[in-house]
Amino acid sequence: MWATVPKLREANMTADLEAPLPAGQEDYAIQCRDVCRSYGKLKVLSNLNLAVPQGHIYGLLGPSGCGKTTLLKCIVGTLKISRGQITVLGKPPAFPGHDVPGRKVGYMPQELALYNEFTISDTLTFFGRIHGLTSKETQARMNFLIDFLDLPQKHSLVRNLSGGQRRRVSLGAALLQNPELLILDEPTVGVDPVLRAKIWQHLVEIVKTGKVSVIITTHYIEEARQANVVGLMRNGCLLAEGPPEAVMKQHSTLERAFLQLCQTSDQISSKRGSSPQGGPLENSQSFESSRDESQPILAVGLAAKDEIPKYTADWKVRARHLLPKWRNIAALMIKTLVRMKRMPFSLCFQFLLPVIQISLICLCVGGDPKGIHVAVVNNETSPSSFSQSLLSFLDNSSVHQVPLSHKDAFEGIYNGEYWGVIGFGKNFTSYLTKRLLYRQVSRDVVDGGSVHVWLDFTNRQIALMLQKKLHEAEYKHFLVQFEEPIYGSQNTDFTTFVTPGAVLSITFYLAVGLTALSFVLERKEGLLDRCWVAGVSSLETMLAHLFSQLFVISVQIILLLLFILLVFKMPNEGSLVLVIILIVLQGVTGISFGLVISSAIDDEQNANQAALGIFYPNLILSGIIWPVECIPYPLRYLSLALPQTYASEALRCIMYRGWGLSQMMVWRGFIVTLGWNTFFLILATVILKLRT
Ligand SMILES: Nc1ncnc2c1ncn2[C@@H]1O[C@H](COP(=O)(O)OP(=O)(O)OP(=O)(O)O)[C@@H](O)[C@H]1O
Repeated sequence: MWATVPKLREANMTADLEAPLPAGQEDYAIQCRDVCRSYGKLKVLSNLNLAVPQGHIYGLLGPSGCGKTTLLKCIVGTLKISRGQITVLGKPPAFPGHDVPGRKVGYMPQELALYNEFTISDTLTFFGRIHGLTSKETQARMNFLIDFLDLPQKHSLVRNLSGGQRRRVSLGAALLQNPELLILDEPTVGVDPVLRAKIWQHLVEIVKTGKVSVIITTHYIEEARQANVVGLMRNGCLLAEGPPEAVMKQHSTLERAFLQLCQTSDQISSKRGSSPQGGPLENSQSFESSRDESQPILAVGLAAKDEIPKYTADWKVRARHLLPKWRNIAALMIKTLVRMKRMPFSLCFQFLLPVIQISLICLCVGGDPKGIHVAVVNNETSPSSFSQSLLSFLDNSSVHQVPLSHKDAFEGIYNGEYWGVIGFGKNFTSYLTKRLLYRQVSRDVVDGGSVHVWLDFTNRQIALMLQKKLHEAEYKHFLVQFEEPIYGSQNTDFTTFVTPGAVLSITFYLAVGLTALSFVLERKEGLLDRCWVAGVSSLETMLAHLFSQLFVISVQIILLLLFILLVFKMPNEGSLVLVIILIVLQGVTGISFGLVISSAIDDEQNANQAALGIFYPNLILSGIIWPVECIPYPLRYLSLALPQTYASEALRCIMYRGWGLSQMMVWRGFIVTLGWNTFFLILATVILKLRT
């Protein structure tokens, strides 16, 4: 059997060239030379050679998992090859100045790769914009495709379509711009036989001009008879390549031919595996043992083995290639806005969430505790006594005084009914007067002329508040006069300290939340790759996300400021413009950080974990809820380097001290924010570029 293979190849090469096959380099739409690609240790493509002649349909057939999709992804350039060379329409994919990826190629990935919130019309309009079609051209193509692919009304939402209908929309998007090269990964799965025949008929029609080439994978082997060339693939190698009639020559169907070739390939492998080096088998089976794996067992006329030249581009073309196209950015931004419009509840939630968060912080964090029950044991009875006068200065809204006997007061505090006991001896007024009049008094006089306070310190904030209120009453009573503070007000509570940092933190984290999943989901659904093949660069994707999320955070920031300044009456002594700029910059930093997560992580769960995982450490270390001065060294250095530490301080300085950019504590916050911003954006673009 084995000895017949070369004969078979020879015979076929000479006799079976029914389809005229090209010979020159430029006559191939796609050429793959010794292409290798692995996923980790799994070698998926090994020394694969394949040539798609210009103006032909190439049917790529093979069992599930043999590497067809991987090969197509390498051809469109979304996967990098580990070794070998690929040219598509004359140049390597993604070569500077080349239109692949771009308008010249129509790619239908195996995943549906459609935006569920889009209508059919939105989908085609979006890809039309990216390809630079006028709205008239898009409309004309849309009408044709809807009719040709038997699609429902163009205003039907993709998420409401059946699986087969979605697949046809996806095919429509690939056909939209009349590309020179169509790369279709299983376009006919789930499509009824009548429409399947229609699609093939259309492909046959468009290649007749000689200007369009198609490479198509399918599981329906027999439908590939309509292709001009078929390639039978197995385990990352091409078993046969040639016109279907030639491949079928010895077998009645393509399926049988394929089965036979698989058996032949298996026998070669097993013989090679069992034959020891230099053994008798090796000598008797010299052809099979030395068979070049990169060559198909059966190759009929497609010996495009000529070397692929090295390509170069001058720096101007390279520079132009790197510059973002506003057309693509606009298309992506419109896409995001349309998606937002289709999810109004989600959008409202995004707008209201920061307001809800800051309102809760202003209402519940940092204020003085109210209505704290304190037992008062006053052994003085005279209404004109100092003890009565001092108690009258105590802030009644915070401290609720309960007059009790000594025994009941201590029973109450031990039972948790009171937060403190305030006690006055029966000679408090006279002893206190003595203390004020005489320099030297006995210990008993000092003791009897003092207010005795026992506190429950299990809640430090309440205990500190009670201490503070008692001191205030004491100061008011005993001549100490606190003048208006230099900065801030005497009634400044902890909320005032927390709010600026909280505003920055909320803006930052909501922006992270908005963007952390954006690429993850789009990558998973194949949308990122699809847009990339349509000609959208990583930088454009990044900028479009940034700009459209800027719209969302702008609304969030306006609402936040309205609430903190007008509803919660936080003071702002400085420039409102500086306040807004700093908050917006923090939002942009959040978006950029979200983009880093999104481009580096493939899976929603991990992306969520990364976003949530840094939330608390960053909040705690940034001096937002507690002063940075409490953080021990060397952790303090880390704290100072974080994006919100200096920024929160700067915002407090602007709002409460009325400082401007000339003060170091203010400009430092801006510089750190801008630095993180730039770093995250560059990092995200680089990661995204490396991964697509
Ligand atoms: N991202 C990935 N990471 C690791 N392995 C992968 C990845 N994608 C594909 N593979 C593996 O590579 C091999 C080839 O996959 P590929 O999708 O190219 O096959 P295929 O021929 O297109 O299969 P099908 O016809 O079922 O779509 C499979 O074993 C698959 O498990």
